[in-house]
Amino acid sequence: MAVNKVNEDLLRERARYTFNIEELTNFIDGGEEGTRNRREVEDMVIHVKELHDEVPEDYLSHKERYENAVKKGCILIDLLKEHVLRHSSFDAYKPSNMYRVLSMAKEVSPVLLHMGMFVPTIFGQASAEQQEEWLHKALMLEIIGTYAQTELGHGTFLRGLETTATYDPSTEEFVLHSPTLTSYKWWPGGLGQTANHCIVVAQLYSREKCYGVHAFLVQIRDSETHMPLPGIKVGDIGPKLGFQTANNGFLGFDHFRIPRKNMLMRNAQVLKDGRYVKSKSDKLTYGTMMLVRVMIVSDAAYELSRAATIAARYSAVRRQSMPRPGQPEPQILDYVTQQHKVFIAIATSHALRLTGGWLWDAYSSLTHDLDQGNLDQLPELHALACCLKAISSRDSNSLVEQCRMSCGGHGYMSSSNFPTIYGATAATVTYEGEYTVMLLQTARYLMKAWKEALGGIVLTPTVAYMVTYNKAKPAWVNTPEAIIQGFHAVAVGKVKEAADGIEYHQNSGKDYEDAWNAASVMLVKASECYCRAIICETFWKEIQKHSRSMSRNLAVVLQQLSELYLSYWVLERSGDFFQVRTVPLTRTKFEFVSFASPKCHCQMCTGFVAHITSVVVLAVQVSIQNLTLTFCTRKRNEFDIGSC
Ligand SMILES: CC(C)(COP(=O)(O)OP(=O)(O)OC[C@H]1O[C@@H](n2cnc3c(N)ncnc32)[C@H](O)[C@@H]1OP(=O)(O)O)[C@@H](O)C(=O)NCCC(=O)NCCSC(=O)CCCCCCCCCCCCCCC(=O)O
Ligand SMILES: Cc1cc2nc3c(=O)[nH]c(=O)nc-3n(C[C@H](O)[C@H](O)[C@H](O)COP(=O)(O)OP(=O)(O)OC[C@H]3O[C@@H](n4cnc5c(N)ncnc54)[C@H](O)[C@@H]3O)c2cc1C
Repeated sequence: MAVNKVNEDLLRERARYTFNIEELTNFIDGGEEGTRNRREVEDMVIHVKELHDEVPEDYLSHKERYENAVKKGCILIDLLKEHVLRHSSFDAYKPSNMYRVLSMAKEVSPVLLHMGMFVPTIFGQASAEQQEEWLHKALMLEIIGTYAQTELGHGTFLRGLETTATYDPSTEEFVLHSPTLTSYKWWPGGLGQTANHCIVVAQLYSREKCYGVHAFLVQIRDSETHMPLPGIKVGDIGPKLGFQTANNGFLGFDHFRIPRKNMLMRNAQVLKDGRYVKSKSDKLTYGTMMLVRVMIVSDAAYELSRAATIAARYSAVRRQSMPRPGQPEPQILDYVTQQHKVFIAIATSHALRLTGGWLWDAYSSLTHDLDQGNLDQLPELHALACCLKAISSRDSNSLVEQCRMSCGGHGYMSSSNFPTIYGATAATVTYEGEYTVMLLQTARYLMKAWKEALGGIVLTPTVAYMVTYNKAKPAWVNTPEAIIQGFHAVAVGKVKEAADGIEYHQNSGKDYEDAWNAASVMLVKASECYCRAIICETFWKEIQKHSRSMSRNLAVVLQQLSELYLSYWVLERSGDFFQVRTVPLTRTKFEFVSFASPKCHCQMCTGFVAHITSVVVLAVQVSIQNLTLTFCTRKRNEFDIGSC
């Protein structure tokens, strides 16, 4: 049988790298132990022949695809359990580990929601006694759950959910009911045929009063027969753009009774006599969503890294056209347009992975604070989780599509894996908080921060620069930090523009809600710019931090990727950089003087070694009173290391 020979072009490209691949691998895995763990799990999985498809899944029926996905899910979970039981160090619920195992099967697993939301909800919202009863069963998959919140009529507006949970003190039970068709739960993954339990989010009623949405753990199928229990209507919602094996389903209740103890009572409680005990914040019920939004940033990075790898490899082996008559067809990697498509995908996968790690640390610190009863960081983390989930998933999905297009017709084949990756990333833009809605949530936070900044109040870390622009002028020099400060200036400009927009509409007679709606496009833009500034700054700072402990060759390449990312987004947002003209922020004025002459020697340019990129970075001269900050123009020359 012909041995698969590695393509010579690919071998040649791989022989040219200038840094230690294992060192980069460890960096991506979060250290040598992370790489060891990952490889051990991958080695466990890669040799299981049942995980490899004889027939392309697209040729299977929906039932066969589902059964195939269930089979693979069971195999992977058994391997995961075996690994967890063998290695206490392998934290199965650290997002990358749990998700990495499940995503080793090409299809989305029908137990994704069990691992991704059902278990985390028990961790985050069940009382100690309830964890005692349910957590181990869930971790060992003795019960299989999902997270049933979205209804036919409401996905975004949670306070509008219609499913009711009415407390009956005479029997110490909650009666779950779906009063309307629009109240039917719709979308929960695994609900179609897989889950026998779920977290149900419903309006809690006790003593004739509604206390808003709360979470309940509900068994919906018989543990022996797997048939729906009496009073339960459940099934599959049908074909979708992707996620065909996620087994998304619908669920309706007909006066279905559950014990009082099945209300998740870590935060709020209903006592036996029906008295309601309020939690520190009614938003703690939304806690699982914040966790998954934080995880999605890492997920976006992971899926994009897969697509970028496919596109980079294809660009090395595909030869096409003949710019010079009689010469061999060049690798498409040598076309600058191809580099412009693929290299930003590589840079963005690193930017989102490092930002996802930074956000995960912030979330871990918040959960520690919450355990101590300290909710101070909750508003900022909610705002961060919302905008970073929105922007990371949108960037990932659009760059996955860009990678697919960079592979021509072969990118359109199912065997390229782009369709599966695209279907998965397209879902993340909508689920766990729809893109626009999430950015508007962050905008709420930014409008408050802006008011405080104008009053000179010290702000939380990610918006502190808004006050800075009201106080001492930044000492700017020509460095990537200058671009980051430029993004801060753009964010401040957009936040101010949106705030002025609301004020303008109010002054013209609109009430706040209508003024907010009229200014909402600007509010979304302000959140996008605030978020872009965070990703740019975090990427750059994380690279600087890690560079100190890595070899110089690797540090140089990662620094160039972060500079590429900064430059790419200056170019993409050059209009915003121009638009930040005179912003009457007391003493500091931003004013674009003119296009700089194409000559400058800033560190940005001389630092660029074009073997990973040749990007035109617009010449923009920004003067902040006595400071002149110059961005640079790079000629579109391959391998030009000189100044521009
Ligand atoms: C937030 C809402 C849009 C609005 O909620 P409300 O109407 O209740 O609030 P208001 O807008 O009025 O605001 C009031 C107030 O509350 C604050 N607030 C709101 N939410 C929160 C929160 N979560 N935390 C803290 N504070 C909050 C808000 O800021 C206001 O404060 P101020 O008054 O001070 O301004 C809400 O309705 C909402 O959230 N809607 C969206 C609904 C949603 O997200 N649904 C999701 C359903 S579940 C789902 O979709 C599942 C999808 C599948 C998931 C798969 C999981 C797999 C995991 C994969 C991860 C893998 C990772 C590993 C990758 C790797 O590393 O390899
Ligand atoms: C693949 C997939 C898996 C899912 N899995 C689950 C699951 O397991 N469990 C679960 O509970 N849910 C799940 N969902 C549902 C998901 O959480 C919702 O679809 C999502 O929250 C969006 O809500 P919606 O569908 O009602 O859209 P809508 O909120 O109706 O959005 C439609 C449009 O209205 C706009 N809009 C809505 N509100 C506002 C506003 N206030 N201001 C401005 N514009 C607004 C939105 O921007 C959007 O453009 C899943 C969805 C998908 C696609």
